[in-house]
Amino acid sequence: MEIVAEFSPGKVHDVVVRPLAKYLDERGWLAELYRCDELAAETMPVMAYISMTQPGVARGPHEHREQTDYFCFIGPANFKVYLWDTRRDSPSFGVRQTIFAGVDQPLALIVPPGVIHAYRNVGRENGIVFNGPNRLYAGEGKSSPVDEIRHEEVEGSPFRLD
Ligand SMILES: Cc1cn([C@H]2C[C@H](O)[C@@H](COP(=O)(O)OP(=O)(O)O[C@H]3O[C@H](C)C(=O)[C@H](O)[C@H]3O)O2)c(=O)[nH]c1=O
Repeated sequence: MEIVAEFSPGKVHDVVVRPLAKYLDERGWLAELYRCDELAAETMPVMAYISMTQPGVARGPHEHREQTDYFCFIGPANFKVYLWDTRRDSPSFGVRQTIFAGVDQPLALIVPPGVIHAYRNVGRENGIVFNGPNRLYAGEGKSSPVDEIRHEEVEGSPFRLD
């Protein structure tokens, strides 16, 4: 990873933002998360997990060497998502992007390897995040090292959440 002292605001190359349509009726709502006829084969999820994050709490910053994440923010809270591009060969090298997503703006975000990412629950209730990564966590049978670089405990880190 290339160290960048100051990031400039902008759009991170290769990060895909997909609005998620909620189909409302008397019973509640339903939303498709992904379909193999819409996603590129190389980013198709091979597993899925959900996490709950409490109000005010953040997860990350993390990055992956090979894994692409497919995050879905559907609620019941809203999240502020942070992205930093430290890929030397990227057209958006040195760019920092923030995105609000969740109950008021349901989104899927495709985050490629090497893009550092974090999110904070900025709502007042617990928030659910779905992820469908294109790699197995800890590999086949959970027998490999986890593909994750964690930046949250790094002193003086430029990856700060406001
Ligand atoms: C991701 C994952 C985790 N776990 C277990 C490992 C731990 O015992 C527990 C919590 O995992 P972790 O501490 O890695 O979770 P976070 O630090 O919140 O990281 C999450 O949020 C940030 C922003 C991300 O980008 C990560 O992809 C996502 O994992 O679940 C599993 O058993 N399977 C899994 O696929």
